[in-house]
Amino acid sequence: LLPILSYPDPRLRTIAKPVKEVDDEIKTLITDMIETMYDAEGIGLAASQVDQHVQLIVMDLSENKDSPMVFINPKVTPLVEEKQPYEEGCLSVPDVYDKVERPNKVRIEAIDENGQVIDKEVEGLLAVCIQHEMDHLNGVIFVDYLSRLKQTRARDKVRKVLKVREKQGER
Ligand SMILES: O=C(O)C[C@@H](Cc1ccccc1)[C@H](O)SCc1ccccc1
Ligand SMILES: [Zn+2]
Repeated sequence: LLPILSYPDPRLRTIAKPVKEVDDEIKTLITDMIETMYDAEGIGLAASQVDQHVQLIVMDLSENKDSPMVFINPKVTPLVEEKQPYEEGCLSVPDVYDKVERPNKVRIEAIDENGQVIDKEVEGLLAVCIQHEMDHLNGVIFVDYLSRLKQTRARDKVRKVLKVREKQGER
């Protein structure tokens, strides 16, 4: 399992670099990120969150948690002007949930773990999640869209959750 950075860790603000070659190191990182995502009960995870600053996202929106998706060097283009609110959470900001408005339909261009081109239009939760993960690769966290007051509350909440986890000796 890989340790997940917690807000407001400045490393989460690092801009991820493109992946040059899908070599064994990247393939190992992909496997480790998928395992870490499942363990943390997330439906998405960006490499930035595990302090690996490359343009790599893993996601799994399936019921049985058995169909992970891998996006390398992803590019996301909104397909609609109108934005919709969605109650977002983040593995790097545990126990904080709040509404964020995003375009509900986007085009994803990327390559997968086999170097195959991905070019598809998605909407709904998949569109929300890929935009949330893309933000991570650009050093943006969903709390950045909230008010200053909510950002302060989020910082306090994360501090408390991390203390409890330390006591439980979790992970
Ligand atoms: O990037 C992350 O931290 C994982 C995020 C992905 C996500 C954020 C907002 C909306 C959808 C997905 C979440 O922690 S995964 C937990 C979760 C699961 C179902 C719905 C919302 C959040
Ligand atoms: Zn997140």
